[in-house]
Amino acid sequence: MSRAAPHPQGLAQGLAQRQPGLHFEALTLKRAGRAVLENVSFDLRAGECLGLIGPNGAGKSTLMRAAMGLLPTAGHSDLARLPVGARARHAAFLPQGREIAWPVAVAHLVELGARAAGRGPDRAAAALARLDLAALAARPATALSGGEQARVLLARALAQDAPYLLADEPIAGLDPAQQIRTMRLLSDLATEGRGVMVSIHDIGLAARHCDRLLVIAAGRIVAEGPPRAVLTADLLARVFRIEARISETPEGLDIRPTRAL
Ligand SMILES: Nc1ncnc2c1ncn2[C@@H]1O[C@H](COP(=O)(O)OP(=O)(O)OP(=O)(O)O)[C@@H](O)[C@H]1O
Repeated sequence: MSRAAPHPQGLAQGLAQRQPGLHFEALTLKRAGRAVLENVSFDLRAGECLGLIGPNGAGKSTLMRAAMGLLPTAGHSDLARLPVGARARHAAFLPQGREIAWPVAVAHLVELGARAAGRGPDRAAAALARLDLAALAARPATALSGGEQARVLLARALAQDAPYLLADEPIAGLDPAQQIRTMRLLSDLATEGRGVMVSIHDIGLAARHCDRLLVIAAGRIVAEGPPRAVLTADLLARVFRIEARISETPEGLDIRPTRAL
């Protein structure tokens, strides 16, 4: 997909060291005697926004944690083999859980992301500005709404200024405008050269903002490719158990679930 390629100041620094892609091979994990990931292989390329979609319990969060090296997993992950400090410089991770336990100022919380990756406070300031959070910077993070907290945690991940970002359901709990803004931001980060992997339940937004989709069901990758190739009526019925209206709009591919099967 071709896009304009602006390089905003601050966050664009550090891209000089970016890698061409990350490789994950045969990731396999059993939990409670049951395989929750089976032989999952994929690449996350620099410059792409890769959407991870699949029904509840399919293994999206498990796959992201396994890819980050946060779960003991058989197989190979380019990230898991890195020491923790180097991993934080290489890839940022936004977990699905959104709990903020300490009443620290938003600016301080976001700065912790920069520090974890050995970056300066300028990266935290750039991340706050990019997520339009400057007005909340002095507020205690625990005194924000759920949606505001979600954006703060995404800002903390961005402050790592890492060439790769793995974000687990970053738009959960956001209002429609913030969902669109967040997906556009992730897609812009890819345009700037980062590799972004995002798990998401809104198939329409995934179709419009992701370059490539990975579809997971029962711990296995069942489809992979550009949204138009992957999101067929057959796949939506087989994997998601839905009927959907699929149409081309000026904004791109539109997928509207109409009926649960
Ligand atoms: N600690 C655990 N012990 C045993 N099974 C687990 C554990 N955590 C998750 N699972 C199981 O692993 C499977 C994958 O879970 P995962 O959270 O990765 O799914 P998901 O695709 O992210 O789902 P959702 O869309 O609901 O967030 C599910 O069947 C879940 O019940």
